[in-house]
Amino acid sequence: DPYRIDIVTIFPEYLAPLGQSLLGKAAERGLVTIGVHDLRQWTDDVHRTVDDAPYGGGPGMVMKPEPWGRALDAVRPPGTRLVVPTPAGRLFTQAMATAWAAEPGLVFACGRYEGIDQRVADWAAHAGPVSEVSIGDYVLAGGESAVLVMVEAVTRLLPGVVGNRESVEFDSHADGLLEGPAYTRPASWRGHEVPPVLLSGDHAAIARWRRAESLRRTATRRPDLLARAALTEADRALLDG
Ligand SMILES: COc1ccc2nc(C(=O)O)sc2c1
Repeated sequence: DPYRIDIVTIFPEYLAPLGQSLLGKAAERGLVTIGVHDLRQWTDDVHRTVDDAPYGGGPGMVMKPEPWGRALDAVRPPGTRLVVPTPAGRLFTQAMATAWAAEPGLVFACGRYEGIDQRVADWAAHAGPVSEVSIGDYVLAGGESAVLVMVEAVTRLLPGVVGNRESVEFDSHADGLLEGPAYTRPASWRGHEVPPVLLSGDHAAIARWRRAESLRRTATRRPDLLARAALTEADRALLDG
């Protein structure tokens, strides 16, 4: 069965790009099916109201629980993970993308305003796992951009979506380290040369050089990742070298 993604949002047109390019081809090839749903379809008043003032006061508006309850009743297959993008969420990681790609599908609840009434995520936990996640330490205007990011991260891991499996296996973050620099022809460009080892044909030396570059780049740009990576003795020698 194709991997099933459903997204509920008040800006369905914002998620139109999901039908294009890599995702589009994957959808055409029946690897994934994506449904985008307008939350207002489940409102029950003439003004199609989705938000209201926050209990306890404070700025902005909060998304009402009732439309979300009806939308999820209609859209979420039992047991399917509900992903709620929120700046207050756990940080979305490649490990989550990998785990979620192994499940039958996902439902995304895109918040706007100051977020969704907390009882929606609390209630939704009775019908399957709920993941409140942020894509990074910045605050967006709503969850839609985060959904585009997470859908891309997950769908490219589905079997058959990315032709060259190797490129998925050797992604940055796949082994916990950042990928090193990549080069292609010409060997000399505007006074900048490709590192000679890459033209040497010495595959052991190339592998060592690439690992050293990956470790050095991770140590420089993302020391937090380096601290968590499983380094071999050879790695430590390369780092100290
Ligand atoms: C109200 O819905 C929102 C608002 C901001 C926001 N920022 C996110 C982030 O991952 O940075 S997810 C998210 C959802």
